[in-house]
Amino acid sequence: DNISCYWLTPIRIKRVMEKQGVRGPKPRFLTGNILDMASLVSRAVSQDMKTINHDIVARLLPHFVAWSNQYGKRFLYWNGIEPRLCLTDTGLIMEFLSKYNNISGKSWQQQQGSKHFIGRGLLMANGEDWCHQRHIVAPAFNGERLKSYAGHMVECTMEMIQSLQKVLECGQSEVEIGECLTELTADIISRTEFGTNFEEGKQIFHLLTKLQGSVSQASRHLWFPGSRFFPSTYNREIKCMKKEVERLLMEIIQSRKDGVEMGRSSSYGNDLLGILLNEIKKEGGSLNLQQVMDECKTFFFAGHETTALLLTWTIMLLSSNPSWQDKVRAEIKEVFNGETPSVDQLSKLTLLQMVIKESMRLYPPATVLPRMVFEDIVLGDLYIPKGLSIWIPVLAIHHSEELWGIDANEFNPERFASKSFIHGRFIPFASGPRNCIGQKFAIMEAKIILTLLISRFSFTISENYNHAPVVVLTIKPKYGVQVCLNPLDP
Ligand code: HEM
Repeated sequence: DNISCYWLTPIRIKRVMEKQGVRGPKPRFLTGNILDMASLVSRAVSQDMKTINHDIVARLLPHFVAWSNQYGKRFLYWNGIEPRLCLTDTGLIMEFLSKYNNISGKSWQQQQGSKHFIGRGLLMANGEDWCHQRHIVAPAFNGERLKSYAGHMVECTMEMIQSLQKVLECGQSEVEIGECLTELTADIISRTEFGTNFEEGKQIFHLLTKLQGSVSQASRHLWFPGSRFFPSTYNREIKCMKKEVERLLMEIIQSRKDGVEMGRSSSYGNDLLGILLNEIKKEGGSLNLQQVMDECKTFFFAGHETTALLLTWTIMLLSSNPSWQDKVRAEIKEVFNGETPSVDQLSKLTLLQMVIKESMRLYPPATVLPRMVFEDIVLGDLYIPKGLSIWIPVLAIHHSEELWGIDANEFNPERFASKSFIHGRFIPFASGPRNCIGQKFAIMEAKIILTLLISRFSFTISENYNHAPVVVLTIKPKYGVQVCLNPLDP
């Protein structure tokens, strides 16, 4: 069966796609097009950008640009032994994401890459398993629950603002805001997930961030069959860190369980972990502790870096577009007039909402979406055999002149003012039943943090800022974002 997994099926898939006119770069044995991709990317990002401009598709997805120029908008390439069909047709993408969710999902390679990191939590689960988990987790991200997290968001942001004010008082005026925001969103998710256990949570997440680094180093070799069995230093280190993360998580979970079982408390708590434990109990299911731990890790991973990057790029954009910064500040003043932002009023911040959307359009934290198809399907005029992954280049769609007009690479939040809407051209949170479950959480968090920051400081981009976006899973500023802060009277 191994032979068919590594060779026969791919040949069949290639032939089936060629018959439909879908071509692509010639794959090499086992490595597919990975080496071509790596060399195109490393050449494209070898230099920083000379000015702050947002024309970044050729820099970040040079393989997409090269192959779509040569083979057309739909092309087939090989991520090692995994064949991927690039699709940019928004109609087909929306059909795929809305209809075929139960027979598509994360590929074996993706799951293997995150096995020691976030495991089979919601983000990496497939089929029934995914459906069950999504059902259990959903209540934690709805309506009133969501609002109850706002307090943590305000509290953590105020602490960060105080430490920024201290830095300014010491005479320093420039900060690397990306690092501050990453710490802030980690703090917020830690408090939301673990409530009173948040200090322990932070310790766990610190380890998990280190683990992510090692896993991403090791997974560079994952396309090579059998690599996961190599007893490399990485693999040893990874197993060791994973054990420690899970030991710490188990301590928190066990203390919650003990609390309920010994009658000290009537529920597992109101934080994300508590909601998860309560839902599982309500369902009458016995606790699968590995799943609970995987879910805790998944929320942290999926929820903190993405939001931090959204905020970092938004601050970069506002710092280099002072007129929009002033407009947003005036709107915030009008809505809140120096008061602590309340959740119900956030929807009145229409300019801020437009800016956030424009920031996610230009710098979507998740640049590409790969989804493997587990059964043969027909998508529009395409017959797609099982075992093929659909690869959606979100970044390229967000920058497409065809979809957005000739100013596609410009920062122009105004474009989100009108309700006119091309279905499927804006997909920072994916779409359909398997979209981002945390998107309302993320937007609420972003609005609260930006409201507090923008009303207390004015930002200008520092001359030390070097514009150099790079993709390491998500789009990051290579050297951070250096901004000069000026305190304002709130
Ligand atoms: C700006 C911030 C965020 C962005 C851009 C973002 C984007 C995405 C995208 C594109 C997906 C689909 C990934 C795929 O299927 O390949 C996703 C899934 C997910 N996100 Fe987010 N996300 C953000 C914030 C959050 C937050 C704050 C949380 C939780 C607190 C979260 C939790 C999740 C989870 C659990 C999934 C998996 C859902 C499923 O497969 O059913 N995300 N996110």
